[in-house]
Amino acid sequence: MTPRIKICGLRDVATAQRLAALGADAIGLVFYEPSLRNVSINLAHEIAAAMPPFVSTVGLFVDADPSLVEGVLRTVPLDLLQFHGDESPEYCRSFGRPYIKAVRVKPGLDLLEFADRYADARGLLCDAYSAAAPGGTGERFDWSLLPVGLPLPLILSGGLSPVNVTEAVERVQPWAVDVSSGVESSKGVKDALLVKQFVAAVRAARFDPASAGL
Ligand SMILES: O=C(O)c1ccccc1NCC(=O)[C@H](O)[C@H](O)COP(=O)(O)O
Repeated sequence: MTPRIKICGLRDVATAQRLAALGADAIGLVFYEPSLRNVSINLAHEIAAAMPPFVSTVGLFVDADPSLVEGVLRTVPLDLLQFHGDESPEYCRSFGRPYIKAVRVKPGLDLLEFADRYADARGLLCDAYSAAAPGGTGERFDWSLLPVGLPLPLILSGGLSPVNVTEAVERVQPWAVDVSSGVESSKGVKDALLVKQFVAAVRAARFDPASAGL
């Protein structure tokens, strides 16, 4: 067994299907207008409906008005919500759906306390902090800031690529990895070869499920 792989920021059906065939366990759809990877509800529905069984569709939101999340949920068959902004635990659980909480890691942040606040989340997605954008920046963070004993499954994110993901998995032993920029040929355009290399690099890593708290 190796860490689960989520690829974020899909924008068309054919690419999403290709990535699923290449080994993605989950795809992420961005519902955040300022992002180049933003998708409409109709397009998201087409992509989610085209996913084969056992490949999850994750909907990503950043401090969204609840009406946006509710509108998406009415139309798009999402398996999981991903909250990537400063959403409170109460907000995250208010939709009655399984969710993961993203946190932008920087020195001084108490991740154990953060994880305790979101105890009902299905996982904690640790991403790089950037003043420029809330995510999808291609920047990595200092993995030594991750504490031992996180009470939630850890999804490692931020600046991962085919080049560094083996080292990342071996050092951090996360439940899952999440990538966007590192498998793109240009901003917002996923590259099948890079995805293939990324999946192979994750699978080549020494991974002990017991270390991932499983
Ligand atoms: O992808 C975006 O454009 C985005 C915009 C705003 C918030 C989050 C966003 N993406 C979140 C993701 O899940 C990315 O995969 C994650 O931040 C890692 O991105 P990258 O460093 O580019 O691999």
